[in-house]
Amino acid sequence: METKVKSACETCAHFNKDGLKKLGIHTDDFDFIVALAGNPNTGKSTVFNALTGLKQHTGNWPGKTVTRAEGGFEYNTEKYKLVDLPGTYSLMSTSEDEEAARDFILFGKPDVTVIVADANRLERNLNLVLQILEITDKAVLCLNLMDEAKRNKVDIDVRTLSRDLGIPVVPTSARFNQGIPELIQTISEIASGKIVCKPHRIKNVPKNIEKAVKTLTDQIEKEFPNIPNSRWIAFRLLEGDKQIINALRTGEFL
Ligand SMILES: Nc1nc2c(ncn2[C@@H]2O[C@H](COP(=O)(O)OP(=O)(O)OP(=O)(O)O)[C@@H](O)[C@H]2O)c(=O)[nH]1
Ligand SMILES: [Mg+2]
Repeated sequence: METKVKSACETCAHFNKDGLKKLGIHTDDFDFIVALAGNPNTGKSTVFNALTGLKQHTGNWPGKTVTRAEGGFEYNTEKYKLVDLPGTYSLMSTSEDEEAARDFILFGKPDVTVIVADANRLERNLNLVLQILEITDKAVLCLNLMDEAKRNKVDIDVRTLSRDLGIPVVPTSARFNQGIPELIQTISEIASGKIVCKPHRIKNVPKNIEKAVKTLTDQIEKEFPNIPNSRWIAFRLLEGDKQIINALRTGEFL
């Protein structure tokens, strides 16, 4: 008799395989919004396709996803709307793509942000990871292209990385669907509040700046009680960020 060898995901203790339905373009009545962000060419659209069953354009050159794509999946009866953002190296809003990604993470108020990073270029990717963690505290790092990392003998201490960043880190090889069940489970646990992230934030801010930031933060929160990250916005106001000033004026944050 033939014995079927179970894949890692089938034996995974937490993932409920029968609880997953790929919803394609159907994103009506969603319970949670999930953003997919990351550097160009890290496999965001591959992750998007694995979760939604769609066929977003993927390929081996950067800048393929130019506008955001949306799709859905259902997991354990909750519906998730997934938004595939263009790849960017930073969120400084110096290009249209960066602005689109930043605006969505900030104004789209995703319940979970999945940051897809290339495990072979972790150091370079961390720049964007840390910028995203300044804006949102509900995030998971999807450490993708692990198959290539293994081939290149790149060894990453996932537990230490997760502890230092203050968010869950899930190693994946999205092209081969490896780690995707764990990623889905982690997304659902962040969305439901079962996992609480404590992301790494810039410390050692000079006293006088800290004081100004505190004053501004209090004022912002008084004016906009449900604002996503008042401290980050306070920093942008001190820098004179025109886009953020304008967003506060027009009430785009509400
Ligand atoms: N070996 C390997 N290749 C992968 C993996 N994930 C994605 N790829 C490949 O990497 C290339 C880029 O993937 P995409 O999903 O298009 O990347 P993206 O981040 O959406 O790219 P942009 O939209 O251009 O920013 C494609 O050729 C994928 O097939 C993986 O886990 N392992
Ligand atoms: Mg893409």
